[in-house]
Amino acid sequence: MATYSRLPGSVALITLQNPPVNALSAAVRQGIVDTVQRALKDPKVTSVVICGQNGKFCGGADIREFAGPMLGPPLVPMIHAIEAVDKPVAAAIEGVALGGGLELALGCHYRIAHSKALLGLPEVTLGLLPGAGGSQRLPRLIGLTAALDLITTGRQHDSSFFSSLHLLCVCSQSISSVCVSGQSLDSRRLSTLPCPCPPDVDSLLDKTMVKVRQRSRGALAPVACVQALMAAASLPYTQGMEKERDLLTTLFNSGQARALQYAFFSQRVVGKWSLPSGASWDNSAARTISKAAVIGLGTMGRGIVVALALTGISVVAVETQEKQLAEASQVVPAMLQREAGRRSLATPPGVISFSSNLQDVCEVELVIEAVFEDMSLKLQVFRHLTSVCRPGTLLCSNTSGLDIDRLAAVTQSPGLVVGMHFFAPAHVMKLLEVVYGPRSSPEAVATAMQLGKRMGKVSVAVGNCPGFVGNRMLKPYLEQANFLLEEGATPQQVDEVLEEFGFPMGVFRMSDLSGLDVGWRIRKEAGLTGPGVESTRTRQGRRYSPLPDQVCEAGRLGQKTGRGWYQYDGPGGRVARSDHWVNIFLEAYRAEHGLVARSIAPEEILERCLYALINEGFNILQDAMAAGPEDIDAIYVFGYGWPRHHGGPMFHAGQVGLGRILERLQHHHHNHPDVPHLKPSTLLRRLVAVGSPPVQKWREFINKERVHSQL
Ligand SMILES: CCCCCCC[C@H](O)CC(=O)SCCNC(=O)CCNC(=O)[C@H](O)C(C)(C)COP(=O)([O-])OP(=O)([O-])OC[C@H]1O[C@@H](n2cnc3c(N)ncnc32)[C@H](O)[C@@H]1OP(=O)([O-])[O-]
Ligand SMILES: NC(=O)c1ccc[n+]([C@@H]2O[C@H](COP(=O)([O-])OP(=O)(O)OC[C@H]3O[C@@H](n4cnc5c(N)ncnc54)[C@H](O)[C@@H]3O)[C@@H](O)[C@H]2O)c1
Repeated sequence: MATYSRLPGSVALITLQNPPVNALSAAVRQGIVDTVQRALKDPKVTSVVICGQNGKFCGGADIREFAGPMLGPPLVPMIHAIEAVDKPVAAAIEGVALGGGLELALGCHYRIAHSKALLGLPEVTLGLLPGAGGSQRLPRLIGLTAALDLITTGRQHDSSFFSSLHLLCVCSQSISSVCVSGQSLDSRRLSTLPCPCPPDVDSLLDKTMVKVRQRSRGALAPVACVQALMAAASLPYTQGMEKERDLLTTLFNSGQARALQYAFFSQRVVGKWSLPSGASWDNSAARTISKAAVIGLGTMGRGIVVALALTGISVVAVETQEKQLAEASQVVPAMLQREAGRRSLATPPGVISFSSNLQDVCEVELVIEAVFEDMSLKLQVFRHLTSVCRPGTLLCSNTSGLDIDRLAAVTQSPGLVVGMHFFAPAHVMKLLEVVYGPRSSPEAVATAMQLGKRMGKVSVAVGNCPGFVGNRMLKPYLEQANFLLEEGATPQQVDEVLEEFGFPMGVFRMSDLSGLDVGWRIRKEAGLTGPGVESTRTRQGRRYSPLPDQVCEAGRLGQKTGRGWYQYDGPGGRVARSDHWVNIFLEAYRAEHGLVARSIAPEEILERCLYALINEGFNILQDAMAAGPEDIDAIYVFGYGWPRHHGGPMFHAGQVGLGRILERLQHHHHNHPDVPHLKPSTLLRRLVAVGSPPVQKWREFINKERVHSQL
């Protein structure tokens, strides 16, 4: 709703009220229409101010309403009517003015904002465009070039940025009253202004279109945003609005908008974690960490030190190898400086001290171990830590998939051991898996979740199983990719299909980037390869592809050695080029194993890679290693480059249709009976049997099935 009051004198104050962000629900829109009418009718009122309750102007259209029928007064005519009134209307902006909120402000004749307010048009991130006149009014006010950047990226900025674009005036005190009466309104109605364009407008629009298509492969909304701005640049306002409406309608009805809106809410759902034990934010107190230590300053350790220091935490950084320590003490401060600059951080980051002595961690409150992925080494480190740290210190491991409970077992307080699984580069990537073992205390989980949040991560609580959630699902995906090579595909063919789907990198380019030795080491640890293991295509009772091991044995470890599944300009090179060596190698491999290469359709490549991964997601839900499909989807979107406009693997399964996924898995399993990952999970079968409920209902269904021991 919106409330109406008269300030002393002649100003009417309209206050939007819809906690927590004053989203423009049907009731708020109705409230605005009614209160504006009241202000117009009152002869004593000469000007109107619109503001939001609780220091927040408005978070935009109410996204929750998008799923149902549109009720209440529509937004576009409402804003148009405000712009048309003959008493000056000002938007007084505190907190946020986002999406429809900023569009409402653009319909006002004046905008005044608190210096700390945050503004932007993030609709593109929800699969939409600013469809309440934003795509037509904003460029008329700030020019086409700046509007293109803001609208196609959805980037948010503070008021000083927008004041430099003459979008608003900034004030540093709390906004309580604004008086703007007595001035002519003619030039204040943005819809009447021409759109300022640079001389090379066509080339600007073409270049932006190419850029957005490259940046967000397959995503519809960024393209529609450019098209709407083309209309703003070339058509009168009314026709531009028609174009905006048509484009919005197309987007609104697209699966991509539903996927992106689901992704918005799933990010918030996973933040409200709860464990099968019943532990959650509500009953678990998190400790505030101010001093931490990181053990092992390789790829991951360095990034973790930077992530902690950026949060203002003092860090003791420990590394046993002299050369690594010397290098890290040069590289880490530079990384920290760069990242602080990129984030425009004014406050000084936490202090870092480097050491080769594990004894130096004795005063910290939390330790993150990031040594090699080797269980015996990690056990040794945890034994040492538990003897030198103060009682009550939280001991965390950045392991990619080893058993957290085994690590906990060698410490004095197993309840204080959790996994904190960061993703490379740890100071940049948004995902953090917080792994709880059977003995991890709610306090330890809450502290790790809270710390992740402070570091700006999307933290997801996951159970303790090999590979946890993300890497456990990655295994069948990688496995299928390798089998496809055996059967006749090339790395490029597989990668192209996955990139066409929307992944920023196909599976082989991604493996080259991460380093092929990472998986090689894990397979050796699991006894799947290495000296003494027979070179067959069946290992531990199932189909196995030794291809990636043989690539490593040839000294090709990916980008770091300049050669992997592709070739690069040299060690550390970034541009992947196809490599004749790989084709010869694959031919020789097939000949050795009596395999006849066949032509494989893109659909088969996509289905086998994605559906094997999705199937493992169902197994994970069934095993209660993830609380719900939203958790899995957030992990894949934030940690593994799953295209956000496909929502996440579990959401995608729902969009494809669970019946179809089941049928295709059955088909592929029939063709490859020696691949257990293709055998449809019981949960998938159960969901199909009850009529394939929407993804939002799975959590409830799983809990019920568990109670009745059906899973
Ligand atoms: C035919 C139709 C025509 C339409 C015309 C198009 C109009 C327009 O162009 C489209 C839009 O405006 S699109 C919209 C464009 N706007 C955006 O994209 C802004 C989206 N919002 C944000 O970016 C962040 O929430 C804020 C920065 C506002 C606050 O961040 P923070 O302080 O970290 O808080 P937090 O944890 O993030 O949220 C707290 C709670 O509020 C909830 N909620 C939030 N916004 C909501 C909304 N608009 N709605 C509903 N709910 C919304 C959120 O789910 C959570 O609920 P929970 O039940 O407690 O979990
Ligand atoms: N690289 C990735 O993409 C990635 C992603 C997520 C998690 N991880 C996990 O993070 C951990 C570290 O991986 P990485 O890629 O940074 O490895 P890395 O090989 O780059 O670095 C490991 C570092 O640990 C040091 N080290 C070894 N024993 C030590 C000890 N006893 N005390 C102190 N330092 C010691 C080594 O000298 C080395 O500098 C592993 O468990 C790995 O599985 C890696």
